[in-house]
Amino acid sequence: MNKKELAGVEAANYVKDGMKVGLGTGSTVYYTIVELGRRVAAGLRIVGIPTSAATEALAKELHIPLTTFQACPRLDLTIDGADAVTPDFQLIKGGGGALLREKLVAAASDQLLIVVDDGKLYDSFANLSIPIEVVPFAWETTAQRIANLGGKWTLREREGVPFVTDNHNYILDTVFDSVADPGRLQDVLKAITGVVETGLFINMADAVIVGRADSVETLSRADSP
Ligand SMILES: O=C(CO)[C@H](O)[C@H](O)COP(=O)(O)O
Repeated sequence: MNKKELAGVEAANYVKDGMKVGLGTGSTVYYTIVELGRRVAAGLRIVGIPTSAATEALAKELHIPLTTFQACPRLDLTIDGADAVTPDFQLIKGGGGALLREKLVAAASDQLLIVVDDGKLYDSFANLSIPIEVVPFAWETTAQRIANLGGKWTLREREGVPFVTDNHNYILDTVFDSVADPGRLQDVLKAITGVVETGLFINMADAVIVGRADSVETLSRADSP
């Protein structure tokens, strides 16, 4: 198994019969969802809420029963990937563009379990790309306000046109030379009119499963100093 697969498959062990599960987005949690599909076929009873149209399609293909927030306002556990993880369990997410739904689903969950390979572990978010989801209308003025804070942004594109999220917004991939306090940066960015959400997931992750070359390690926030 590759590193992503090791982490992704291990995460499926945390899903117990009867659970309501948030299903993340990306190439690592893909392996979790495939493993859950296998277990559902073998009799595991769960319901899921997907964090993106892509994950919804995958879950349907695997016959994982899905539910809605109307039927199920709280979830037991969400499993998702991340682009960067610091030692104090802060995250950057949104590399796949699903950050808004991912944050909504994570916020509605009792536990957030993150699956990554060991290349996603960083000491700080300085010089890393932080996705910021913005309203398309007047996005240039929103971008200017982000630049005024020192953010070097790039409008995410796909095939030469702006990438549009599942929620019909744009993404500004933004780098800051220094991120001394990610929580403060999140608050300042969210206060800008036109910013819908950021990929900074502050104090949300409860545990991180890290896939390494030949092993898998589970780091738990409860155990950290
Ligand atoms: O936040 C995400 C999508 O919006 C993904 O979870 C994140 O980009 C990690 O993806 P991958 O496991 O493919 O590296």
